Amino acid sequence: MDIEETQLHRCPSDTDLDFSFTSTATDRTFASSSARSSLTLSFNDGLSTTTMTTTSSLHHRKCDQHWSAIKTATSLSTDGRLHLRHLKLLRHLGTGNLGRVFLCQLRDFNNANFALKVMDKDSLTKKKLSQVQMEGEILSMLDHPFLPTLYAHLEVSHYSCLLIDYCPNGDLHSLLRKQPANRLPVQAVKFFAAEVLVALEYLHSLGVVYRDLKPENILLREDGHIMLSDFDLCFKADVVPTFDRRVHRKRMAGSMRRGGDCFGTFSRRGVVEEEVVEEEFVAEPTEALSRSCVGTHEYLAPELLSGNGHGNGVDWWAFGVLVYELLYGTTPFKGGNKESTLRNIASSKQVNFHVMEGEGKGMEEAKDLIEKLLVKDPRQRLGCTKGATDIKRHPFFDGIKWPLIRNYKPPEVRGLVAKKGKSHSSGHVLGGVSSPRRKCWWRLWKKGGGGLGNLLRNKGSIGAHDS
Ligand SMILES: Nc1ncnc2c1ncn2[C@@H]1O[C@H](COP(=O)(O)OP(=O)(O)OP(=O)(O)O)[C@@H](O)[C@H]1O
Repeated sequence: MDIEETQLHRCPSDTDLDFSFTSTATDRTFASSSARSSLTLSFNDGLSTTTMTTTSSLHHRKCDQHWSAIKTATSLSTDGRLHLRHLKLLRHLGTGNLGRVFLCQLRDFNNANFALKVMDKDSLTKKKLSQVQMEGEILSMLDHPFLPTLYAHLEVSHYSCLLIDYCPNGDLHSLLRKQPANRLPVQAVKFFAAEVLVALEYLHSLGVVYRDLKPENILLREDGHIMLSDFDLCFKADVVPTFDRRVHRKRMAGSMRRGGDCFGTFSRRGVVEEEVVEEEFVAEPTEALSRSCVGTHEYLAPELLSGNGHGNGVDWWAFGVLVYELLYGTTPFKGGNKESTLRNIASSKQVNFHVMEGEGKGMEEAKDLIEKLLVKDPRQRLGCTKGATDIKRHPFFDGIKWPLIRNYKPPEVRGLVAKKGKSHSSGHVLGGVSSPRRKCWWRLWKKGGGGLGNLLRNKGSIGAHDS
């Protein structure tokens, strides 16, 4: 990102404050995002500020330096609330579909970096406004190491601002582009996939279907662990957590014992086995049903294209595409253009694996996992009934101690500088920016066939647009 010149101005008055962030950036995202040649955010902070800070006392990270800084700033504030005047913007990080994201710190606290997502509600369509609302709503529910913490939600004039964790290591898409042949080693894929799986499991247990999984939305924290971002395409459903009973047979310790207090039975191979009944937690929004076709085309599940409704299964499909892309450097159904990609997804074609030289340990298991996730019928797809529990049990993830995952050392891969321990004040962006695939929002017609059939028949006017 080339920011040639950055100026920060602060007005002396505390109640009628004007922050201006002016940049003559040559950054691609800047150039493409707005007709304005320079960016200026003007906040009249004294007029209409609403601060909705999350319940820090309950948050799992309530003791870290970010919350400490927020707490100190708010306790020094005359009304006990956080305002935009407490923040100093340091640089522009990127521009998305809904707004711009800035690196910032709290004034007088330079040991904690934050990302501030600023959305100008006056410039957004009704649909995008509902996405802004959805993103704020979802973020305010989250309390998980692989998901962003919402430190404050500020409504200032026509701006909606979300203060969240800053991820200095870029995103997984950029990291992938730095690898030889755009591929990560199996062990690194296992690490990132396991963390994404845990994050999706948490979202699903809240009834949130994510719908926009792709490497671009997997940001990398300073310590090298992941943070899923971008919740504007989510949909929320009711979820009823249950305990399912699973009966499985386990070889007994000291299985050659005979008689005594052995309650096992002999298997055909003559080994003593016992029946173990395990209760497992299942919280999947399996009844959830949405008809909007949203997401990024290479990651869209077939049921999204048919327009007959979809639920949590779209995330497990996208999870399969993600594992494939991290291993093979490309997505499994990619065609010459968007339409042929969509055709490949909708067709009955099975996933095809590229032949790679010297396939290492774990590739067979990885392929099996991908095949089980990329099942066109969501009812047969791994994860669609019991969610992450079934996926975690797949041999690809053998050896992972799930409760300890956030303490695992991130893989040593080219371009990832993972700092151990707490984050520090450096705002250096290591990840860089690569050209992201844009998400799409299709309107699906119910009348006249609807879905992909219609979409493909009406080539040229497919009613789809990049959002
Ligand atoms: N928490 C963060 N830490 C570091 N950089 C971030 C953070 N959040 C966003 N960014 C950067 O800002 C850019 C814009 O982010 P934003 O979430 O607004 O949109 P996006 O990810 O491009 O998604 P979309 O346009 O699909 O909503 C991202 O591409 C990323 O480079």
